[in-house]
Amino acid sequence: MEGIRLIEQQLREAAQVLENFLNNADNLQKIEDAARLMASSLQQGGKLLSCGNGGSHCDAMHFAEELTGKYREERRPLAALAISDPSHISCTANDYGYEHIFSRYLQALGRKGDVLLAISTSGNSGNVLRAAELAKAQGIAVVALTGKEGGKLATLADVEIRVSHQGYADRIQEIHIKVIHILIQRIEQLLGV
Ligand SMILES: O=C(CO)[C@@H](O)[C@H](O)[C@H](O)[C@H](O)COP(=O)(O)O
Ligand SMILES: [Zn+2]
Repeated sequence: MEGIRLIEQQLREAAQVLENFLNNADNLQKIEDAARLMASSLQQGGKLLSCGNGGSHCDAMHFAEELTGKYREERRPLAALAISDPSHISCTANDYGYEHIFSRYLQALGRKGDVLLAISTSGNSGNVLRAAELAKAQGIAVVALTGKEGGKLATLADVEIRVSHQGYADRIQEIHIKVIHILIQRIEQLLGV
């Protein structure tokens, strides 16, 4: 019974966080703005780069693989890359510091007109912040998926999509992945692919 109680309570909390996010109409418009920014970059020969730590690293990879690989229906592959090469990460962390792992990769491969999807539930992870700063300096637009109060990342983003949940990161990430799937669907629609 203890187990069932925990399971039900977790699912109810997740449903409530989704409901709160959905009830803020600004959030829907921000997802639309982000999708348009991304589709327009792809249309003009740009690419989508993504980064995050821990679960958000997985989300960054999930986003990119569904664009280069497949989401729901057959279509051409779309240009997206998660910053996740372990040899790059171990070298850069070892030689320059963990804060530089994403920004250095962006320096190497980011081009004006690309879009960075920066994911951080606290909005305060140093390596994600550096990536956002470098992106801006290079003419790369920043779409941020954040949580809580948005952190410093909120101030660096062109479009910030925030899950204003004060609890644990997992609840925030559960909405992030929904946003990611909707972004992909809307990008496909905008591109007509
Ligand atoms: O997935 C989870 C928690 O759900 C963790 O791995 C979590 O992503 C890590 O603690 C991250 O380092 C948190 O970073 P951030 O979201 O604050 O940028
Ligand atoms: Zn998926």
